[in-house]
Amino acid sequence: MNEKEKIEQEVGKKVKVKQTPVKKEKKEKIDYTVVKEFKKNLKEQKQQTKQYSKKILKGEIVSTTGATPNTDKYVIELVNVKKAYITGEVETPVLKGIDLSLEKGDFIVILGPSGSGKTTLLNVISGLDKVNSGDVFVLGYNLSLLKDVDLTKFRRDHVGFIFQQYNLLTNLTAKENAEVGENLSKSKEKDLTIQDIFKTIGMEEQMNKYPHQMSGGQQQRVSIARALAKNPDILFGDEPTGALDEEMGRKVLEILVDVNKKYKTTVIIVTHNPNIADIANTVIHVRNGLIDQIKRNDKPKRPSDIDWS
Ligand SMILES: Nc1ncnc2c1ncn2[C@@H]1O[C@H](COP(=O)(O)OP(=O)(O)OP(=O)(O)O)[C@@H](O)[C@H]1O
Repeated sequence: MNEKEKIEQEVGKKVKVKQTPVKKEKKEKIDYTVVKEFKKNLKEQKQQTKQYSKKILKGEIVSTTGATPNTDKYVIELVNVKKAYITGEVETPVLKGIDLSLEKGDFIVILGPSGSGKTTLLNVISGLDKVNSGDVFVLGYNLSLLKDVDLTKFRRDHVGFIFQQYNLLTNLTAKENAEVGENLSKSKEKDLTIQDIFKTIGMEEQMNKYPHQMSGGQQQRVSIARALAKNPDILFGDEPTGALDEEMGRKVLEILVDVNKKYKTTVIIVTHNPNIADIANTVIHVRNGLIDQIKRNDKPKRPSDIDWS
């Protein structure tokens, strides 16, 4: 029963209610030009991708900004990199024009507040995600103009990943899990042996164990073994110690430092823990979608010497 009917019941007769006109709410103005520009850029990028993707994968340097990468010195070079997400007609910028050069063989830590864009940056430089504009040169390949299928080839041949969750196959042993990485690698001649790798991660005795028979730290070490079996040029980690206790976390970091030193693999990790930055020789601070600060550290600490909490 509505208000009018309630009153009619109370007074016992029909009543007239004056209708007050309902004011229409003003609609929020949407800036369609921003979204239009965004979509136009994407269209151009798509056309260039079609034209250049194969050439880039064959080693041709293609730039959209006019910049030429210095591949002797740098493993990664970003030039005016922008990435945004579009929801409906609203654009949320996440990377807002990043310029960045990372040296070959460095141990790099990316720090920054929650939501600042660390994971997005890592995904972009590792070929897991694409930017909207700017150049992302990794080992000279401009990832911003690679087709999805060519990005997959790039990842398979050049980069290894370690995630917070170890993502091991439960029905395979530690050795077999590592071999999944090895089988994906094209250039067999530069492979290490699985035995070498298990020696590096300190798990030669556990090669035949299944994931459920291993601790979290051991599983994470196997995921490092799998990444190393590709003999990647760059090893990426998104919070690789995030699910581990202090002891296991330090152990995993020790291995990453050893891999960086022994195989000269560039290691790049994202972390919330600022103490972990002490083991890096380059520390990048991301803030609000931009690089706030880059610090060089000439005397990195061993993982056993850093504070943890
Ligand atoms: N697929 C998506 N769609 C829309 N917005 C997204 C998407 N992915 C990320 N974002 C937004 O982009 C911003 C940056 O996210 P990102 O995960 O890169 O931050 P982060 O620094 O790694 O954060 P955290 O430390 O909390 O993991 C956040 O505001 C997030 O909400």
